[in-house]
Amino acid sequence: MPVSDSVSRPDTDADGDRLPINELFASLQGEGKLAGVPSTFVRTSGCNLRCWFCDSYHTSWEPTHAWMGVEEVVAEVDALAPEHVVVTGGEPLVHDETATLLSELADDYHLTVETNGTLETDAPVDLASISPKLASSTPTPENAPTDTDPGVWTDKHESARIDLDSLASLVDHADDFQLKFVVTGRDDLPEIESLVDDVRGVTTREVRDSDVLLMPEGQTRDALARTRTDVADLAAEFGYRYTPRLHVDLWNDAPET
Ligand SMILES: C[S@@+](CC[C@H](N)C(=O)[O-])C[C@H]1O[C@@H](n2cnc3c(N)ncnc32)[C@H](O)[C@@H]1O
Ligand SMILES: Nc1nc2[nH]cc(C(=O)O)c2c(=O)[nH]1
Ligand code: SF4
Ligand SMILES: [Mg+2]
Repeated sequence: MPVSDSVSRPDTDADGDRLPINELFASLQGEGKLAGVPSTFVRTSGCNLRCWFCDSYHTSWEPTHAWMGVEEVVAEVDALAPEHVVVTGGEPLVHDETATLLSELADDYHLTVETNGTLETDAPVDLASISPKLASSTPTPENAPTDTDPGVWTDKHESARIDLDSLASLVDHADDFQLKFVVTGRDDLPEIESLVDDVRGVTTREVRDSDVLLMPEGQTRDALARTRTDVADLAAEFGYRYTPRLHVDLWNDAPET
């Protein structure tokens, strides 16, 4: 698992299963089919991709975190009120312990996993929120948010960003799913249509157009204001669903929102 590229393990695992946690907070689900639902967010650190636009820079390009025991995470989730829990990252599925966490939470919570779709899981998931990364996400020396050798990541990201077997497995396995694409402009649509066709070809499940969500790229209110109307128009034109980024509209790019 390429997580060691970005997140080194602590010296000892004596305390049992531990996860690198970047933040843990209660908010409203800002994206997707459950937008507006009060939810607890568990954000793991470390990712196997490097989207140039990643809005969680401190879980991907420059990971920072505290190592927390799975039981400690469960206790913090229990202390917050929401019935819905969103496990996100970074890429939560790079950590084997994420499956342990999901299993521990499954009896008591509705579980959404936010994933880039490159990895599979056997863990219980109510909503697989899959955000496959398009060619327009690939970092280049020009667009990367850091100059620490983004060139290496151009090729790594490009070769890892789509894994059709993992996409099929995630769609087939979860109780419900959504394919949530970050859209930078009209040029992304041919790739989305072709990828949706490919997923339809490999899953046993029906993938309705309403399971396909277009989400405007934008880390800040100002950036979103420049992209969202175009992306909403594209959703209407192509018959896909539009998802806002409510948390960005409401709280801009503040941490723990
Ligand atoms: C930070 S990612 C973590 C989960 C997983 N790594 C993934 O990419 O799906 C959470 C969500 O934010 C989306 N996202 C990240 N940066 C974004 C941006 N600049 N604009 C719009 N959505 C973004 C991702 O596509 C994903 O749906
Ligand atoms: N409010 C809120 N909703 C979200 N939905 C998905 C998020 C994520 O970062 O995965 C996210 C997030 O960071 N905040
Ligand atoms: S896959 Fe998700 S966490 Fe990883 S770099 Fe892309 S948006 Fe960020
Ligand atoms: Mg987010």
